[in-house]
Amino acid sequence: MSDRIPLMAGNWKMNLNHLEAIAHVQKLAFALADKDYEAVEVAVLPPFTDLRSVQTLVDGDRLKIKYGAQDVSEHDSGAYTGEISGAMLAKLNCAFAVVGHSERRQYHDETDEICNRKVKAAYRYGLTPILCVGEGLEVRKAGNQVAHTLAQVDGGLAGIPAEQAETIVIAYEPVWAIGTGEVATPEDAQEVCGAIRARLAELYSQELADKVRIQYGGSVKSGNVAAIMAQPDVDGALVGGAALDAEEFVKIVRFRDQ
Ligand SMILES: O=C[C@H](O)COP(=O)(O)O
Repeated sequence: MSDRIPLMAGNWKMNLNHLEAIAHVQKLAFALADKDYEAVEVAVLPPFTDLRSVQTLVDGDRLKIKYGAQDVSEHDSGAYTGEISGAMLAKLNCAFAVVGHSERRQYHDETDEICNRKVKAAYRYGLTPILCVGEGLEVRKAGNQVAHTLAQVDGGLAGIPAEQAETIVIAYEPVWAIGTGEVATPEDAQEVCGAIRARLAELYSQELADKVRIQYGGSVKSGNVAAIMAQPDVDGALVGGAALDAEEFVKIVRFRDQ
């Protein structure tokens, strides 16, 4: 049994405005107010415009729910219209910054080099990166999912020292399973998550690899989360669509009851 605390993170993507965010987080807080969920870390990843509202709620009610951003600029400040810096996110007490989500890689041409600079930017400001990796359908059909995903891990972690890397969260999200209802089998998820952990051991040490949390993402729901979480190298889920429904997300957080 690993002593890694599972991390269940809801990536809202471009959904829920700041008023909807408040109602949503209040529902989560109410449903998770007992002690049972303390063995699971719960995070929400709202749009930037919601973060201040979420912070106010979490601080005011002393909620245990963590929150973070869906992206972070590789730059510290300056003439980068539309970008949000790590310093700004840190000021809002964000715990996490997602880096390299497949939608950023696909629609914003984010390369492994850019992701690497964003991972470094997150660490400069004390944010924990959630580095997203995973293969598309063609790569999967060709059977190259492990090599493809490990190359993204190598690229994202280039030059990151062990004392930072040991805190990273890596989210394995096969692109063909995102928002499609097509969930990877637990064995598919384990194959790649296990390979990621083995690569971390090669890059750093087994001790470090054993500390890092590796999430699975891609059509996670209350009905499939328990089987995925039963895999030895899966330490949580990065949840998209199902995280927009507070009741469903709570069931995912309580995966041990499913
Ligand atoms: O970040 C979350 C993933 O992209 C998964 O999204 P999904 O649960 O809607 O498939």
